[in-house]
Amino acid sequence: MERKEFKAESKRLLDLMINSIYTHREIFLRELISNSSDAIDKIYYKALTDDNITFNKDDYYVNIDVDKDNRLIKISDTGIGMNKEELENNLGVIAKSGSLQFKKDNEIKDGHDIIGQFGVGFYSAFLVADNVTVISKAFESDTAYRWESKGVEGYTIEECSKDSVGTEITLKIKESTEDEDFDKYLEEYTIRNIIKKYSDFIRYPIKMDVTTKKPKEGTEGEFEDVVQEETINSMVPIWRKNKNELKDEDYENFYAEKHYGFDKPIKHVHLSVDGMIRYNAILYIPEKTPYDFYTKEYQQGLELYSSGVMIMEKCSDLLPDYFGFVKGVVDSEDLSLNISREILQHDRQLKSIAKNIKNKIKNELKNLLKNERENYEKFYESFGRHLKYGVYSDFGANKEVLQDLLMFYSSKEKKLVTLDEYVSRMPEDQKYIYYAAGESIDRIDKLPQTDLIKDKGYEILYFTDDVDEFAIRVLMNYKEKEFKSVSSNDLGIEADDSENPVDENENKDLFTFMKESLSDKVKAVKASKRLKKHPVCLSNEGDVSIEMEKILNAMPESQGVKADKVLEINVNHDIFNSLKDAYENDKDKFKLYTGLLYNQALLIEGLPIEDPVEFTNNMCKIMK
Ligand SMILES: Nc1ncnc2c1ncn2[C@@H]1O[C@H](COP(=O)(O)OP(=O)(O)OP(=O)(O)O)[C@@H](O)[C@H]1O
Repeated sequence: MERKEFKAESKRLLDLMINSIYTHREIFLRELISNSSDAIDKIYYKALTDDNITFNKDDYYVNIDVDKDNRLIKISDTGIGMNKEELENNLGVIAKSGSLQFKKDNEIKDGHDIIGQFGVGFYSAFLVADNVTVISKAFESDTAYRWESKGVEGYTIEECSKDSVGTEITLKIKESTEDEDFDKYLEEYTIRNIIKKYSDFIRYPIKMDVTTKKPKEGTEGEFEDVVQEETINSMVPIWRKNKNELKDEDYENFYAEKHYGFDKPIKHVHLSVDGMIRYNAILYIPEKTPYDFYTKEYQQGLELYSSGVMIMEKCSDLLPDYFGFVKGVVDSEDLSLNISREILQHDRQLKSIAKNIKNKIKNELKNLLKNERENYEKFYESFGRHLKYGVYSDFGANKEVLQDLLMFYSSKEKKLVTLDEYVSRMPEDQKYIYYAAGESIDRIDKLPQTDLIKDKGYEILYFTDDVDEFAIRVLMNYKEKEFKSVSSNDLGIEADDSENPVDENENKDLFTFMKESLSDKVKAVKASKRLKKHPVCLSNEGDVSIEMEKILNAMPESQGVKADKVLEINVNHDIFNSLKDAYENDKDKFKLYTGLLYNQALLIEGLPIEDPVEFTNNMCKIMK
């Protein structure tokens, strides 16, 4: 028996390999199964050009045997096998890929199904094994060879016997240590799961003996273990199947199988792109918000496959954050993988796929909005808030993509409407898109600030999500129409006050006195042009609205931001006569009234009253 040492570089590399390239030990099986699949593919490619070879699909498969008692896992295939030279070159020289060479030698340009390219995957066997034996008989060869290695020390090669062409790799699994559990790799269940996770779409059957409990014949209530060979992998991924052959149900089953969510997806998109970068994808728009969606734990991303082998469970770079709710898979043959297949080398291809996916999702949502309104509203109920965050984040960089997907409740339509619908029915004399922010639709409905706008017959959009007003500030305008809060000081409306004209210069002293008695609680007190039925309301000057003040102050590290509030008084309301009377005859009463009106305005806005006890005492004073 010849004993050979790994070449010096190989020794270092092997050490590196075992200890640092891969982060998950379980990928050893992915690598060895991928090698077997490549070996079968090579026969397949040979058969394509050589009429003497017939490729009978049933004869080609991978077999996994687990021998728990002897701590052995055997991966055998009926692939092309290796002769002595190939065993030496491919397994004795690290970073030499026979598969890459095969592609070159055979000028296989579209041989993307061949997975191997770096010449290192095989050595990942040493992540879990302390001894690896390879028995191989090459295609068209009479002799078989056994290659054996315990790791860095080197390997031995000797002739042996093997009946059929192909390769058998036997791993002697390491003993478990305090820190690491290796025993689990001897569990049928673990092995099956690893195969499903990484190698489900390998094109050839991966067979394995599976133990199931079955009722024992001739007994009642007794069960026995029955061992049966099963094909573990699904082989043809759904995304490679013809769309016309698939029903909605198939897509829904895949969604459930992959545990993308407990809901039924609202929409799926099946893409087969054959451009500069080829890829297949299935994307899902879920119906319900995952329970952890708005938490740090939620990980967005699509499952990424390369030639049917799973590379990444959640590739976040494939989705923009604002479409982070989308689930699904992408499979591309054109990705530049890095050596561990855990990360990608160049992100150029990935970026191009991501851009394409972003546009597809956007168009799909637009179509949903246009053609399946009810479904879109269901989707919007779950993820509308997320889209609005998308508008707000990154300084509005994505507002163009998202603005047409937004919806808000309309005062007129009493349902969700889009900005486009709002703008298209704006009367000619209406300058702004009006909105009112508040806790709920009911509360906003009753806001006195909306009186004038409603009187004019203008529509108001109701903002009930925290993020709404912030997003709109970033959006600034839609189709050249600016957004305007109903609480804003200047509504851009000429009030029709012909019946009860409001002269802003009248009662100036009274308002100045009111302002002084409220000191810095308000910026100004003035006669209102917007109030119709209510005696009082707050409006605001400047950039921070009252609603924003509420939201910002509810945040954990609030800086005590304040809106510049203006107390507006309805001079045509009966109350104003009492106010005037008190101003002329009883200044203490006037101050009492001022305080009450201010607190009423706070209550209407849903703002806290600074001193509720004083407020109720003052009410009692008046009732006396
Ligand atoms: N089961 C097998 N049957 C036939 N040849 C094999 C088998 N396993 C490995 N080989 C040969 O050994 C070479 C090295 O395998 P290894 O897994 O280290 O690298 P690779 O598959 O070429 O590339 P990668 O590191 O990208 O997986 C392969 O290219 C192939 O030529």
